[in-house]
Amino acid sequence: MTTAKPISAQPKNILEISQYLSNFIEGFDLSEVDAEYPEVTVKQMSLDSRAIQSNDLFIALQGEKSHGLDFLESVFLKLPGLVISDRVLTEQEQILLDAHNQSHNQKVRLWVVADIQSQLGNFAAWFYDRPSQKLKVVGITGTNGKTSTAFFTGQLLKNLGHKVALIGTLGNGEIDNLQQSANTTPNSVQVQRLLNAFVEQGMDWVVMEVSSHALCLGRIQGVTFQTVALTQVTRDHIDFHGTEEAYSEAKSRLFTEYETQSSVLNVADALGNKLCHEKLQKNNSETVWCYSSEQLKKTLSADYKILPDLRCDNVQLTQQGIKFTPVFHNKRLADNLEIINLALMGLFNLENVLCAMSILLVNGFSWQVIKSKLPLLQSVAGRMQVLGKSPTIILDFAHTPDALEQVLTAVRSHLIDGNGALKVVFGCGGNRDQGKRPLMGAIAQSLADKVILTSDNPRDEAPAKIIKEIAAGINQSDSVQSMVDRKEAISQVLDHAKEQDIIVIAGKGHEDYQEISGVKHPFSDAEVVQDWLLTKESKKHG
Ligand SMILES: CC(=O)N[C@H]1[C@@H](OP(=O)(O)OP(=O)(O)OC[C@H]2O[C@@H](n3ccc(=O)[nH]c3=O)[C@H](O)[C@@H]2O)O[C@H](CO)[C@@H](O)[C@@H]1O[C@H](C)C(=O)N[C@@H](C)C(=O)N[C@H](CCC(=O)O)C(=O)O
Ligand SMILES: Nc1ncnc2c1ncn2[C@@H]1O[C@H](COP(=O)(O)OP(=O)(O)OP(=O)(O)O)[C@@H](O)[C@H]1O
Ligand SMILES: N[C@H](CCC[C@H](N)C(=O)O)C(=O)O
Repeated sequence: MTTAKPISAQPKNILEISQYLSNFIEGFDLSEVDAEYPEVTVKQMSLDSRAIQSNDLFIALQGEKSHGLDFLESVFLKLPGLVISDRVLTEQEQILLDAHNQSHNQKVRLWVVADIQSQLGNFAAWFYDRPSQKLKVVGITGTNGKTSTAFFTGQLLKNLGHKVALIGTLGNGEIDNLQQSANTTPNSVQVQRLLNAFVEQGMDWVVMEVSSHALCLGRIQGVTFQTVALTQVTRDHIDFHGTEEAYSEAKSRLFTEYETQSSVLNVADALGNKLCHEKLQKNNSETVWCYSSEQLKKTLSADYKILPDLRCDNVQLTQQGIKFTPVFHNKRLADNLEIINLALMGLFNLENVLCAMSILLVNGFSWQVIKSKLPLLQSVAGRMQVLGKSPTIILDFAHTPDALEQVLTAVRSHLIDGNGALKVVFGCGGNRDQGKRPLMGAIAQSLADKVILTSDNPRDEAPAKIIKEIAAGINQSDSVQSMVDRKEAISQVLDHAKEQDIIVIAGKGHEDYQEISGVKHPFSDAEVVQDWLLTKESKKHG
């Protein structure tokens, strides 16, 4: 018997919207809304004037750079069904509204709801008939590993016959057809709108990355989760959160403030371990599943004392990938001497795969069905992506101290003894955590034989200044070179590479731009490498 797919949201009329607001949002006075409610049906909701169409609801909010009301003129031209603003109109804006309403049959209704921002996710969830309750939504947070784990989870579910959508850094949509977006986790209206579209498209599962910004800014308010998962927490985004404690606290909110059936936690991570202890003590109806890629002895040390539901033994890194034996609740299964082969590079990817496996196991998928799909897992674009051999060229999105350390450590173990050198090209993003810069410089120096410092989205900062701040963490200047132009830096290191060398190009991964002073200029590390490989090939034949 097949179960009927849930239906997507019913459009709301203006009367229903005003009733919702007067019941749930402080400061919204129904009596201030004009007495006549024409039968205008509002179709979609958006915070972005560019996404508005006829009869949509435009929510105008204060942002960092502008206010939604700055785009009022273009919004009016699209004949919106309703505009809601978090502030009263200026005199000029009121003149615009009056002029529009005098010259058009379809009047634009504009309501001021000062507190709309604080309840926006709940409002959007109501507007779209709570789409997360019609889907199985998995939320993944952590400093590194969100995208990789989301893809591995999505690939496993898809290969087991499910329809899967992703929301994350690489885009939103069905797993093989992602549409790029500006944020890892979109704003709260966009999240609910996407979830509703996924219901319409007949998706079963949605795997979404939840950034720390999203948790602080309420972008996932109104989402009911099937499972929430934590990869690992290390230093990042101090520019936004202020301190490492505040950053870690933001991440923990996914596990303390949202409704979920189950939590999947990395017990080898300090925050994962703390949350695991807290949740097991509370003993509520939620299922808690712990995993770890660490040795059992370490996991059972004084600090940890939690027996992971899933861990691994016999881990080996080979040129083809990673081998391991899974261990469940400290017991191997009868046929559990088996070795699982992953065609993935880097030990941290084993941790990501354990997290993805845990998400499926906690949702009742059997080990027997999961294991047949593990060898099919593919690496994620720009994450430990091998672009060339002789020299080996690896593209990776490592842009935090921990990620850079993990990647260089993992790659080092692939260097053939005594031959070849490990060279790394990287920079640090402008307008982002300045404190990580010297830390990344020191890590690169200690793990690579040659370090080439360059630009990585300088944004509003001077690239040379960022490079200087990274170099402050390096005390041996002879193994370090600086080159502001990223293309030149990559080409130079490749030109001088020997066949046995491994070149790691870190920080930008899949990105196809270089962001300078608010403009995203087309740029791709992968393209620079492909061009270099083509030139090398044609020289060989020419
Ligand atoms: C600091 C921050 O989070 N900024 C987000 C914010 O931008 P903003 O406040 O500057 O908005 P604004 O440009 O001033 O515009 C104000 C309002 O006018 C609207 N607008 C704007 C232009 C227009 O033509 N029409 C229009 O209606 C905007 O939709 C907005 O509602 O609202 C935008 C629309 O929702 C977001 O895209 C933008 O994220 C920017 C791109 C960003 O870089 N954010 C980073 C810090 C971030 O959130 N990163 C995390 C990932 C972290 C991780 O990897 O772990 C993420 O989840 O992406
Ligand atoms: N489990 C992990 N532990 C440590 N480092 C990791 C882990 N997984 C991935 N990395 C490193 O972090 C980089 C980013 O990985 P990924 O895109 O999966 O993380 P993310 O959390 O989505 O990052 P972002 O939030 O910045 O998009 C990888 O290119 C790799 O260098
Ligand atoms: N989601 C991260 C990605 C950083 C990627 C790196 N290339 C940079 O620009 O710093 C951020 O926006 O901080």
